[in-house]
Amino acid sequence: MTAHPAVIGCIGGIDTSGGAGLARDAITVAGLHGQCWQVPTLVSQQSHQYHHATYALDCQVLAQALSILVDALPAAIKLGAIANDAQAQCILDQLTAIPATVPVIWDPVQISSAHGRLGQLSQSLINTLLTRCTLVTPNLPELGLLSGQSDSTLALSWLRANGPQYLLVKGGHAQHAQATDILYSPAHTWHFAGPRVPDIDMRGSGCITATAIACFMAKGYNCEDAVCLAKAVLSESYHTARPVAATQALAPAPHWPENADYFPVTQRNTALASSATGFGPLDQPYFGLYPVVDSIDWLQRVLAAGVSIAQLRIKATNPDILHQQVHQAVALGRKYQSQVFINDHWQLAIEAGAYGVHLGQDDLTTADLAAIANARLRLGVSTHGYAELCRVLPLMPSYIALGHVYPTSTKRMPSQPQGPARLAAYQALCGSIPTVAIGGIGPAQIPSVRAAGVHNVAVVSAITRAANPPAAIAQLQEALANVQRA
Ligand SMILES: Cc1ncc(COP(=O)(O)OP(=O)(O)O)c(N)n1
Ligand SMILES: Cc1nc(C(=O)O)sc1CCOP(=O)(O)O
Ligand SMILES: [Mg+2]
Repeated sequence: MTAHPAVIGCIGGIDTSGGAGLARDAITVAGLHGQCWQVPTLVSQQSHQYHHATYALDCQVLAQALSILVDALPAAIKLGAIANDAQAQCILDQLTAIPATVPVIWDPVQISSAHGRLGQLSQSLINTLLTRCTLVTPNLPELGLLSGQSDSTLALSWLRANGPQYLLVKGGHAQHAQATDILYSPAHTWHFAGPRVPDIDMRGSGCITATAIACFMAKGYNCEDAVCLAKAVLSESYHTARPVAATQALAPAPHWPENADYFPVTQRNTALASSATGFGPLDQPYFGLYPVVDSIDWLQRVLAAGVSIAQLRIKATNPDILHQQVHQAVALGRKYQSQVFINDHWQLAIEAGAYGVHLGQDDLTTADLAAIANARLRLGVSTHGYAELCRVLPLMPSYIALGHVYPTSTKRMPSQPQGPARLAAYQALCGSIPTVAIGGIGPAQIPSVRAAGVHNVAVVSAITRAANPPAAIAQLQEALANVQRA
């Protein structure tokens, strides 16, 4: 029996042409394996090119229809066009009946893509509605309408100060070669860039984006990963849309995004320095067991057990001792002819002539990637989801770590465990770049990691907290050999 699809609640306008609004929302939800209910706020009489009239639903009828909120509690809500203040207040009142944890994604459309006005909200109702939203997704003109500021810099700072936790400013209206959407989150500013498809005026692109984000958040993706996936959906929609009128095009129903060509290139806060020379390839791209250890003593023990790759991961220590340990690690790697990576300390790794360095997402911002590439060191990087993965794929690192797959007690993780299904999806996006799974992996998890298409596993506690570490290494090697044979 298959799991129940996630329920998305869609509240917005009916576009009589079917290009946008609730019809587009329903097509999007169905394509992304969800199920939706729909509550209309208005009927917008329009063709693909022309908007004729808007008829707002009576608030009493709207309130009645919104009782579906408790009858079929949604996993996420997508809000679209709202005709007037009374409707906005009615929606707000009804939303109090459901847990505050249900994400609300508002596409604040007030002008349709067939060029007609759908609604008019006062600043005070906009402000109140924003307090119940998790994410609001204005394009550049809507940024001004939402904030009441015509200057886009002022509009942006107003929305960041007064808006919801997440703000996605869509760049579709800007005339650049890349269509870049910018997500302002509490921790970071993410850029999602995809090639602009020239000469296509696709109907319902805002509906597709916000509804797809709602679908992905309903399935438990965090906001940046949901936006990344939605951008891939939108990009594929643009590439497969068919003309329906003079300049207008309609996208087919989307499907779950898997094609790497449609995923955006992401940037977190600042652009990463791209390296002219690239990073050295691994000598053994199928390296199997990858112990990650925190001392020279442990490194010696795992290398003596015959692993072809290992990592020295030392967090806090005196700089002189660290210097000595990194040099010792490099010497041990040479002695055992093993690929020894140094975690974090990239300057020391370059100085000591290490085989490679492993960097996390935060380290990537501060490390001199060109210096690492020029020194011909290999580079391994950590990722924890789509947005981070799309940030590092253009670097073509020597390997990409996909974590954390299962719950781990070795490190306090800010993200949720990914699980083997997501692991398979990330693996597919990595193409020819070697990958390694990390987080909560022992012999019992190796078959599902391999079934996800990942050949290599990085482990900490399965070795360092084992009662008999040499036996644990042998057991892990045996489990890997069994799945490679199968
Ligand atoms: C193989 C591998 N994968 C992931 C990590 C984690 O690296 P990072 O995100 O930099 O976190 P710290 O290890 O520095 O805490 C890793 N070390 N190795
Ligand atoms: C150091 C580390 N990095 C992770 C990531 O996901 O980036 S998970 C992790 C800890 C892995 O330890 P164990 O094998 O004991 O679960
Ligand atoms: Mg690190």
